[in-house]
Amino acid sequence: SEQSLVSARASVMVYDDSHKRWLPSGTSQGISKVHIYQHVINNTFRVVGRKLQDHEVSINCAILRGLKYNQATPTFHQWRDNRQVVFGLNFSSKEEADSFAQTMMVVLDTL
Ligand SMILES: CC[C@@H]1C=C[C@H]2CCN(C(=O)[C@@H]3CC[C@H]4C=C[C@]5(CCCN5C(=O)[C@H](Cc5ccccc5Cl)NC(C)=O)C(=O)N43)[C@@H]2C(=O)N1CC(=O)O
Repeated sequence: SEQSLVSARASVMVYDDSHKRWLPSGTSQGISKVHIYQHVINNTFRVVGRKLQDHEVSINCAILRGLKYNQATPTFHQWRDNRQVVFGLNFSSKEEADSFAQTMMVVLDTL
């Protein structure tokens, strides 16, 4: 019922507002495979990432209308979820960052 529109390798980070620093999402550091999934029935979208090493879910975040996707650097992109949690994706390559961002922008345009 869900199809992957794009996948990319990235270190998934969450911003710790109280200490003003980025933390790795989940229980350990490490690269995740991050997808944008489209739920074809109800036409919703979300970002899902799983650590390459142990498949722990590192991100599971709805993509909602009005999301501001910030490409802070060619390989570090970030956004706030609807509870104001700030996610950062530290991509393994510029190419993967570009293809992820391109799909994100198309998805945001359709919402
Ligand atoms: C993984 C290490 C990491 C790698 C890359 C660099 C890139 C820049 N960077 C940052 O954290 C930048 C520097 C200033 C700081 C201040 C605040 C932050 C943190 C919280 C959000 N934010 C916003 O600037 C938001 C973004 C946004 C705009 C528009 C829509 C949505 C959003 Cl989320 N601006 C608003 C106006 O909301 C922030 O990203 N910040 C990262 C960084 O230094 N490091 C190294 C380290 O930390 O050692």
